[in-house]
Amino acid sequence: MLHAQPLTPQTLALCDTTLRDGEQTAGVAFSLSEKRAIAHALDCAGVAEIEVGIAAMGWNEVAEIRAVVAEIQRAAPVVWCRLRMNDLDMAQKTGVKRVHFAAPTSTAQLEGKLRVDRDWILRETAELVYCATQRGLEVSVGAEDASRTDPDFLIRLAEVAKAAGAIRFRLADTLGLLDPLGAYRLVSHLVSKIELPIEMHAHNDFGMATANTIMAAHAGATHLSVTVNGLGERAGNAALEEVGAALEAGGMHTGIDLTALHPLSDIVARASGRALPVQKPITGALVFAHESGIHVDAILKRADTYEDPRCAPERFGRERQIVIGKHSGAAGLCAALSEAGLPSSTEIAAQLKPLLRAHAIRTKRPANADDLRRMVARLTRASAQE
Ligand SMILES: CC(=O)SCCNC(=O)CCNC(=O)[C@H](O)C(C)(C)COP(=O)(O)OP(=O)(O)OC[C@H]1O[C@@H](n2cnc3c(N)ncnc32)[C@H](O)[C@@H]1OP(=O)(O)O
Ligand SMILES: O=C(O)CCC(=O)C(=O)O
Repeated sequence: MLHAQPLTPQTLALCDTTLRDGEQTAGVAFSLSEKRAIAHALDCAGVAEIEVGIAAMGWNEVAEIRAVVAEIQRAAPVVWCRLRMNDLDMAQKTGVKRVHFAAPTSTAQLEGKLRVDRDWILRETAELVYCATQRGLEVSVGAEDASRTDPDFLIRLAEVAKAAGAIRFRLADTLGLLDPLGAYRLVSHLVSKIELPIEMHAHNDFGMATANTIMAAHAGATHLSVTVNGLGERAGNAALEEVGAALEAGGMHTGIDLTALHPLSDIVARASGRALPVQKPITGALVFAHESGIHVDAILKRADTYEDPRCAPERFGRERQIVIGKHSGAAGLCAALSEAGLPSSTEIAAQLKPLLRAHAIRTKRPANADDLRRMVARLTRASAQE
């Protein structure tokens, strides 16, 4: 029977790939100024690494990577490559000292995409990693589609990569097929067999990228691949803000400034043209909003009744909102009436409730101070006519 152990406090490196896998989101393309702003904000937020792009896309991309890297003071920039000498040559033109080679490993990828066998992958990986290290670069290797690959081949590839000089081995759940138990089992097994540090790169096709990434950390992965707002191919990748916040809540160190996540998320939402769902954990507009009467009553008495300090708004530089709507009770209503400068009592609150519920159903939005003013005026007129 498998039990995930609580993580012992240690530092986990968050490796952001918003500018690479994030920009691979169908329909997303960043301008140079947007890339620079994202890189700067990621660096300030404290990520360990920033995958800055794919140099093999051409000379313009090489020039842009150079300009983006100039924004980065603390994080290590990384250029992504296929198993191709030309990709390495182009990566070198960026001046970046860290390159990552993605090695497809599953039968579907080998036969269907590259039309090569496993020996080809091992040979190319060895040659390219060795060549890159001889050129003074630091190299990581990724197993693309690792979750559909025979684990023994992953171990063999990691051995070859290590022997050729690689510093890390990335496991990509390229199609987002793992579940948390599967992620834990796979990473635990590989951690016990592979001598390189392991990085988890999870996709979100079944909505489990964050959970899988956390379970990979529990199983011994030291590096976690993430994107801001969970951008990325198809359903996206593990979200930086979710992974960072969850690890920190669990007592892990990520080096992330939690108060930087909301502004960072906003920059990426604008640049990607992908508005953030209001309920997106940590950064969504309404994730620190409370409406239900029982919750609001309790929170006004003591905040930790429904806001644990590990996930309280101030931890992320954000503010709590009390929303007045269909489920409001007397305590929340009285507070809102006082704040709006209106007469406030439990009797008034009781009279307001039916009006408020009708308003919420009709307008599909919370009531603001003007709405409350109108409702109180209506009650006053009605009682004057009695
Ligand atoms: C899982 C992932 O996220 S992988 C990263 C995916 N990211 C991207 O594709 C974004 C950027 N890509 C591009 O701009 C282009 O695809 C380029 C510049 C890389 C290549 O463009 P093109 O030369 O026009 O090739 P095209 O995109 O049609 O096909 C990809 C080629 O790369 C090959 N390839 C794919 N992955 C790998 C790999 N890891 N190692 C070696 N070759 C690879 C394919 O087999 C194909 O080669 P072929 O043309 O000889 O059949
Ligand atoms: O970088 C890698 O190693 C894998 C590429 C990737 O983004 C993926 O497989 O999802």
